[in-house]
Amino acid sequence: MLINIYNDRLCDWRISRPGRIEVVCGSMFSGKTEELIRRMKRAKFAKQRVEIFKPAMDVRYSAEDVVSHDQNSIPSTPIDTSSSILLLASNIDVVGIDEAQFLDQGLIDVCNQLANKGIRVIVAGLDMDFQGKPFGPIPGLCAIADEVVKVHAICVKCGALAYISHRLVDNDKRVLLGEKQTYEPLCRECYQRALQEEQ
Ligand SMILES: Nc1ncnc2c1ncn2[C@@H]1O[C@H](COP(=O)(O)OP(=O)(O)O)[C@@H](O)[C@H]1O
Ligand SMILES: Cc1cn([C@H]2C[C@H](O)[C@@H](COP(=O)(O)O)O2)c(=O)[nH]c1=O
Ligand SMILES: [Zn+2]
Repeated sequence: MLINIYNDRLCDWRISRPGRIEVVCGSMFSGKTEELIRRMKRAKFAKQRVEIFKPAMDVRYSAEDVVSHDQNSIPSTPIDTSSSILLLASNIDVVGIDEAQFLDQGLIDVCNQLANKGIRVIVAGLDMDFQGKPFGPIPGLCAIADEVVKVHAICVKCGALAYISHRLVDNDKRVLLGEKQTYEPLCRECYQRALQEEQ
């Protein structure tokens, strides 16, 4: 009897496909991409139809795949604008978006539209740029999300939880693709000290 009630509810859940927005944000090396890949792979195990998008400009490890710093990967569709997601996500249960900080502000409305249609949307991206300023559509997405998870890297100077990606090269452009040669995750104290030393 109990099992039947449980199965009925499970079926209801599958049929109604409750839409929601989940945001995974934090600094570089905090595990955002790994968490996105983990959630998308679990959705695939549950036989859900998944599609992962990433900004086409992010060609760091691969032009096509979403790849973590530990080389975990999952196939993705590169896009130039957020509106492409609406066109490409028909008949999909779960939409994943990586490096969302590089997409336009329209992404907020796109995610809302998808969730309102019953789609589960999982967005991963940097909460702040190298100067500590909120990055692209991520803050707006946090505001409308059903769930926000802030993940943390380890500060490479002191071993505390990092909160920001410190840029190691002299370049003021907001967008600068890079890895460990270009950025290091730091805690608040070590970041302040690093800025003072740079002056
Ligand atoms: N300082 C660090 N703190 C935590 N993880 C690190 C650090 N440096 C390298 N890593 C590696 O980065 C991985 C996370 O990679 P990834 O999911 O691509 O992060 P993100 O997408 O947030 O940049 C960790 O599992 C770890 O192996
Ligand atoms: C802080 C910061 C980062 N970037 C770039 C550097 C990387 O190419 C990506 C972040 O990748 P990750 O998966 O989160 O490690 O963003 C940038 O362009 N500007 C910045 O301020
Ligand atoms: Zn520190």
